[in-house]
Amino acid sequence: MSAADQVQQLRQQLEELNYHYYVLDEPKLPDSEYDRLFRELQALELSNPKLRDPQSPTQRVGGAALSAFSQVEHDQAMLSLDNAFSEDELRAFDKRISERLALNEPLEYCAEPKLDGLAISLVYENGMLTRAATRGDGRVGEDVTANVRTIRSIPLSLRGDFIPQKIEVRGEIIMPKAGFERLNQEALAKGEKTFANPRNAAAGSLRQLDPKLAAKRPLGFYAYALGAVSETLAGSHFDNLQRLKDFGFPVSAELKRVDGLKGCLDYYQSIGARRTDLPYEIDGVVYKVDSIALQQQLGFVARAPRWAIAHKFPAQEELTI
Ligand SMILES: Cc1c[n+]2nc(N)[nH]c2nc1OC(C)C
Repeated sequence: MSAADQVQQLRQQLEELNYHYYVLDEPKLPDSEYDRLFRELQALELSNPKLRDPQSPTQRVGGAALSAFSQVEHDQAMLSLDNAFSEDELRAFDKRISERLALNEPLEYCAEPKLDGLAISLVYENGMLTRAATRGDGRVGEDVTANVRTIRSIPLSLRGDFIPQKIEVRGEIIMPKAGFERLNQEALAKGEKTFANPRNAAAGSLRQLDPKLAAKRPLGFYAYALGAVSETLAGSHFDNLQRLKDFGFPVSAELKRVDGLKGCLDYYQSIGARRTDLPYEIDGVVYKVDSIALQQQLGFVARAPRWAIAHKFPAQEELTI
């Protein structure tokens, strides 16, 4: 087999291993085997420079440190979510939109945990990651592509054969609790500053101007919405997220279709009961009207969609380090 074929086969094998590890949560091989294949690909690319490719898994950690982040304008504004702090406020939300839609049966919602990280917009053109931007003020954010490329749970290129020409994916960059603890222990041991919580640690990691430093931080990602896309994928939010999963994006395993206000409240209780056992911090759950057609009928108010709401948990007592 030629070096070019070997390189191609190793790249596909590593991407498939990433997909099984981060998206299906079913590792196919032990990490040591992944690392061995990764080093084999690195060696082959070093001895065959003409085979170098920016899309290769070995090229995730880019070049030199930036002097500053450039600003980018989002194709679609990244809005925030309205909040409900009580069952009554949630009931009012459900009643308001059911009346607006003049429905006489319970609305179907898609529910998921609200991850406590930082929102990110990922743009893929011809299946390749071309830009990653923070939310910023909702209209203009910072270009953090070099740092985002170092996050192995974010695909450098989309999987599968039916790939839209252009697609924007939105989600949350998080630092899992275990990674956060480890990072703070290391900082303490080195007499460096510790982070107050995983959200700050994730934000601080993405603000590193040197991608080599960001690459050392234990960051994860979960997709939660489809942004601008060059073709319609599915008619429901739940099915859109399944398509994102097929493209290679991690989606929360807790994603669930629920029926009406009762379904939302049962979901809220069940996630609330397991909150401390989840591997990442959450500050509530999010319910979205599952039908895209109904979402479009409801539209947005000034700063947030009418068709979605975050149901927050009471703030956890501050962790003392
Ligand atoms: C701002 C936001 C934040 N979150 N978090 C989740 N889990 N879903 C979700 N959706 C959001 O906005 C959609 C309504 C697009």
